Amino acid sequence: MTDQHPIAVLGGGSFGTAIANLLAENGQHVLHWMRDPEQAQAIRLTRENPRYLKGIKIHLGVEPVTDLAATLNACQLIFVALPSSALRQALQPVAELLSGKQLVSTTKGIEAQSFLLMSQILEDIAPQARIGVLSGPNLAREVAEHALTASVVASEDEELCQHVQAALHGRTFRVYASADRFGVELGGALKNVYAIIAGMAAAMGMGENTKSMLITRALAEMTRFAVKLGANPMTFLGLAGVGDLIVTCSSAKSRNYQVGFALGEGLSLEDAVARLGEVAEGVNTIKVLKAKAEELQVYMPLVAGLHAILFEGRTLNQVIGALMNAEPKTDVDFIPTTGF
Ligand SMILES: NC(=O)C1=CN([C@@H]2O[C@H](COP(=O)(O)OP(=O)(O)OC[C@H]3O[C@@H](n4cnc5c(N)ncnc54)[C@H](O)[C@@H]3O)[C@@H](O)[C@H]2O)C=CC1
Ligand SMILES: O=C(CO)COP(=O)(O)O
Repeated sequence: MTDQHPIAVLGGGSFGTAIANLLAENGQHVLHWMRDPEQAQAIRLTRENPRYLKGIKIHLGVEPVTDLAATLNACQLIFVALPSSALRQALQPVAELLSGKQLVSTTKGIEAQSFLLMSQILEDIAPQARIGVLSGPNLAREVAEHALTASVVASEDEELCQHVQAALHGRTFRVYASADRFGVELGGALKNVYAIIAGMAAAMGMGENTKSMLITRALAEMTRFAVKLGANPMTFLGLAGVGDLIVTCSSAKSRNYQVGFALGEGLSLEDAVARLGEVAEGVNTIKVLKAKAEELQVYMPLVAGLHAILFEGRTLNQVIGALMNAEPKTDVDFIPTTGF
């Protein structure tokens, strides 16, 4: 069933475009808001977004728009696919228009200083809005190319979850619901850091054992941190936890992995980010995460190691040596106490 209102997607990058297309393919009228009028005009004329999703045809049901206030006024359901560095700054000025709307963040980042996740920023800006997140193993290009994909909508608001499921479910995209918004969102933000490490390991020609060790120890670290913040560890066994961790740590299509790969090839962080030319959220997340882990006294050796390489002048070999020679630890170090 299609919505009586258009659905808004904010953000003209690769994920915003992929989500807008999915919605339109399901018969929804989509107002795809982007800040750049030239980009909007180019999409209208060519039905492509060549900078971010070259070669993908954009459905006629996607209407590129640049008037943010008019877009918010026209829509009830709004997907936010802006970089974490831009979300507050873009939406604060129109906060009044968000009241009562269903706002779904797809942004996988953490705000510096406040350590707020993006849906918490939305809540902060618009306390009267209904808030959710969409997160999972969802590489934008694969979504746009109709690879069979699953995602998670998470919110305390069941009606919102059902609305998002109805709007996005299709032949190639399946949406699972969760009530654990915090856990789902935290998983999406944390895994970007480990994807950078996985990319570095790949560039150094490390083997499959190494990849598996990294992903598994990353999951242990993420979960330990999340539990300290009061999240449900079981959420990390789902699509938005281990699912997203696997895809981003395994795929050269991930921008965070690409940044890591470039670092492993010997590029500086600045050059690696410049070569990418797109958002790699893990670069900002590593800074805030390292500080928070220290503050909370959570043992996160992979995070500490990456931070040491990027910002403390350590070499990769020094960090690998320290990690492999660290004191002996147990394998699974948290025991869920519910659900069995
Ligand atoms: N690309 C992917 O595969 C996926 C991305 N995400 C998340 O989606 C979020 C957005 O990422 P992408 O679409 O991939 O980024 P992108 O790098 O493809 O594009 C970023 C877009 O944001 C726009 N932008 C930047 N600053 C802005 C501002 N101040 N106001 C308005 N627009 C602004 C840029 O013009 C560009 O259109 C990120 O947090 C990312 O983690 C989530 C799932 C998959
Ligand atoms: O979140 C993503 C896949 O789920 C996309 O990862 P990157 O931002 O690293 O491309």
